[in-house]
Amino acid sequence: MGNGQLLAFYITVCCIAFIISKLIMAVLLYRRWQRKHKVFQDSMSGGKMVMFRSPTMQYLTSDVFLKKTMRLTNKDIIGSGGYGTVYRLTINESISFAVKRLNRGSADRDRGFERELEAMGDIKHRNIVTLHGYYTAPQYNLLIYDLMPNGSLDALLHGKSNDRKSLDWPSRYKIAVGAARGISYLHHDCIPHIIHRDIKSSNILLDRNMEARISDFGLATLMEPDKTHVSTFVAGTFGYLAPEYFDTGRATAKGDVYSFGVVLLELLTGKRPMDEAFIEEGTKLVTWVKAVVDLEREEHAIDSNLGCCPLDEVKNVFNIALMCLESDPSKRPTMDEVLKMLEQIQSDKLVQDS
Ligand SMILES: Nc1ncnc2c1ncn2[C@@H]1O[C@H](COP(=O)(O)OP(=O)(O)OP(=O)(O)O)[C@@H](O)[C@H]1O
Repeated sequence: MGNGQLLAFYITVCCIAFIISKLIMAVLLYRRWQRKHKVFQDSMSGGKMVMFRSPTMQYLTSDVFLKKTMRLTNKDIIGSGGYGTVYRLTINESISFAVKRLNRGSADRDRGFERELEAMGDIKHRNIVTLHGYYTAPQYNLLIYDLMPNGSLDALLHGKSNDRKSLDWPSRYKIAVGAARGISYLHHDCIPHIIHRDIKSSNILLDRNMEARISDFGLATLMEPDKTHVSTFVAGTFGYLAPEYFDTGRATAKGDVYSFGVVLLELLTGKRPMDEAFIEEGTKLVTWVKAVVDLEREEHAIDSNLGCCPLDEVKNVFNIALMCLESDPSKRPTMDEVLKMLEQIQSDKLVQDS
């Protein structure tokens, strides 16, 4: 064999080895994906259901799940928001889910949409609502979440009288810390880092132990909100949006910190950020609280439903909220600094009590 032929032989062998190694990698990746997901293709509706494997889902088959999902009716509705309607899906006495039906169809959705959902399904944290799977069909999409039996913080603080619960100080403090931990996880521990873009009290849900769980993360980037959703500007909700957002339209982690500051004020004052009384007086919750704290009159701003509470702890939380609400984003703390400051309040208390 001449030198030229030998070279051609080696090149051919290398090319074949390269192609085979790529094929093996593709098969392994596909096997790994299959281990993580159960997929069910429904020929009737033309849709595809993907369920992420988890301890909760392991005893459920996707066809049973799909049948139950298809039978959801108006009486199963829990509520609705800018992205769609949320239903309660009861599998049996002990297992229920929240199914969010997204308003717009999937005709304009591609693999990018599914990849985003799969990334959302990988996020497991005790302060984040778990996404268990999704269903995508030409007419609509469904997202399957953990059902949060105690509803949203918004409903607990400001809802109709039967939804409202009087939350004492320890419960409010625990919700603040839990929500801060969830957001901090999205900002600092997820790779790539995630900006929520719509932190507000209705996106903080409460599990059976009244532990806060952040919901709707990723939705703002996943889809444009429904045009009929009056509270939404580009992404986010009036009353919670950081001032710089109106100039730049750019969502940032510091924008989430600002929105979290507004949630802290809701917990402290029991008032909505766009309370009608404020609008009548041409002010808003943030401006009003800043004025009250400047005058060192925090006790006048505290929610009257809070009852007896430790004033030093409450004042500390007011101060943390105001740091989050700095107009200059660079002066706001990061979310893990906010979490540390909130946790410090509890540590100081334990030291005092011992
Ligand atoms: N996983 C869940 N468990 C229990 N209730 C939920 C769950 N997800 C949403 N809900 C409830 O369903 C209702 C609608 O929620 P949704 O997230 O669609 O809208 P929203 O947060 O109120 O508004 P927006 O769409 O502007 O974020 C809310 O009352 C919320 O408390």
